[in-house]
Amino acid sequence: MSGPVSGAARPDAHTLIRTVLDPGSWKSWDEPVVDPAPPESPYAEELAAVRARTSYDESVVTGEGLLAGRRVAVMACEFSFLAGSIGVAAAERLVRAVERATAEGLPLLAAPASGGTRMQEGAIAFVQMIKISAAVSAHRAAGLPYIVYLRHPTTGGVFASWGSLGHVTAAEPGALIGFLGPRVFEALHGYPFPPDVQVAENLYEHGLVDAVVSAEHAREVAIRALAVMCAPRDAARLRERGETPARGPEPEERAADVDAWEAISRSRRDDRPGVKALLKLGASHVTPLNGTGAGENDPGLLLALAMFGRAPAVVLGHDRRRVTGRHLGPAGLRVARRGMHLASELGLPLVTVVDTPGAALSKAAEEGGLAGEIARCLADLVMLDAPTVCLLLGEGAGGAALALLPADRVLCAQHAWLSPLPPEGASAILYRTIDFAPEIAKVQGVRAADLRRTGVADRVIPEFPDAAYEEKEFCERVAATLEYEILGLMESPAEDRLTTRLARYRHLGTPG
Ligand SMILES: CC(C)(COP(=O)(O)OP(=O)(O)OC[C@H]1O[C@@H](n2cnc3c(N)ncnc32)[C@H](O)[C@@H]1OP(=O)(O)O)[C@@H](O)C(=O)NCCC(=O)NCCSC(=O)CC(=O)O
Repeated sequence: MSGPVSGAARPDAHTLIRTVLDPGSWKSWDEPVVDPAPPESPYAEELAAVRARTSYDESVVTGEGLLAGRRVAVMACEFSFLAGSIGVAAAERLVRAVERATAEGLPLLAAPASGGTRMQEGAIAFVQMIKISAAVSAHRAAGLPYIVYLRHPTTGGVFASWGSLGHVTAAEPGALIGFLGPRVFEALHGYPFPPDVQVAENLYEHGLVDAVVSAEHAREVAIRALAVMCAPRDAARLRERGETPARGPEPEERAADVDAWEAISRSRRDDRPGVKALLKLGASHVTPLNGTGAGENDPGLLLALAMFGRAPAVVLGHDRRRVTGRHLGPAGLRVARRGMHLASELGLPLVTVVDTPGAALSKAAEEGGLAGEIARCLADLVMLDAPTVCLLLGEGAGGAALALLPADRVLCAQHAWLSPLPPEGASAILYRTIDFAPEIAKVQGVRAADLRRTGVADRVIPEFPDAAYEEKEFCERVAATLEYEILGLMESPAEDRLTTRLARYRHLGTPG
């Protein structure tokens, strides 16, 4: 693991802004500072000295610029100014910028680097965290994207407020990022803080940040993420611009009628394309997100922002090939719920991808709240105000599969299936042996054709003859179908979608 970036290497706020924004596009929003320091106090002298030494009037700069031609608001700390610490004047500047970004409907980029609350101002500075968090929350509640780039070093009340509220969060390689500064910890406790904890790469390991990237790369991350987060949601507008889907879905009559056990066997092939292949071969502008953002991760659940043709989406899906044992734990479902929340807040369509042999069955999974997480996924997803499409892509065993199912539209690949537990398990329950799995699978109605007949699925996506033999064509076919379905859903108002969705699940198995 690399150590913290050196002080000498720290770009100042304006250098960072120049690196990230389009050349020459920066416009400051900053107004003259009203100092809270009593004139001629030691603090006023300190402020005067630091202003004379740096070209900054406060520890933060705010303004707007263009990012690949898109107007964005920016707020950044200047560490050379009292360690980028936040007092009343700095907080006021930040809050005004966030409020202006909200009023003008602009995405907001934040680049903190700070020692936290300004010690010279004490308690009144400390409580500024509240107003900054409130302003950022209002900006997010308006459905506007908030992207954070944590620079070296980010600590204290900055990390614990606007530094940790991003929809997408990246961090500078090697940056010291932590709550209590290590120097302070050592002085308080008499021994050093453990090494390699408060460092960007460790935060990534723990699902606290989405990426560890240089400033140049952070520009690319923000451009890609904003392309999805700011994509037009209005189907009528897309139509006006002539942006209707290039290609409709493949007629499902072309899907061969397959035996249940054959479908299950094919779905389990190691070379069957999964959600990763779908994103690589069928999507564009893919921004992988990492973990819950709250300290948990599960490699079995992939979360990303992506475009399917002209349709923007939050994509979350079982990534079974990345995990030994390939089973999903409660943390994975919490990652999924992060994706649902993101879609809801940004009004982005959500695509869920089901491809799991089942949930993890272990002490850790039980104690981590597996059943509760399945329940909360079901509840969150079925009530989500964003348009939702579920893709049954391969295996669909048990609650971990069901947790991602209840969408507005359910698409099912020809060899995908859905079952309360793997057919071997059903056989063990009924016959105390796994030997009758093929027969059980047949009678349980688990196949794509069965799910279509019973109304669980809306559309079968054919395979010619098996996705594993035509990975690219299959992924493009699936992506085109997703685009078609998402754009279709974007046509109807959220209330209508929810009413239709709830009626659909209310009547499954009991039509009429
Ligand atoms: C951020 C750092 C890791 C950076 O270390 P460096 O070695 O690079 O820099 P440094 O320590 O020499 O700091 C540079 C200068 O900024 C000053 N400085 C640092 N943090 C400050 C702060 N919060 N308020 C006012 N001044 C501050 C230092 O005294 C020093 O001044 P000079 O140059 O004059 O010597 C460290 O400064 C640090 O640990 N700061 C405190 C972090 C922290 O625990 N914050 C919590 C605050 S309470 C809070 O935020 C609320 C909450 O926790 O919820």
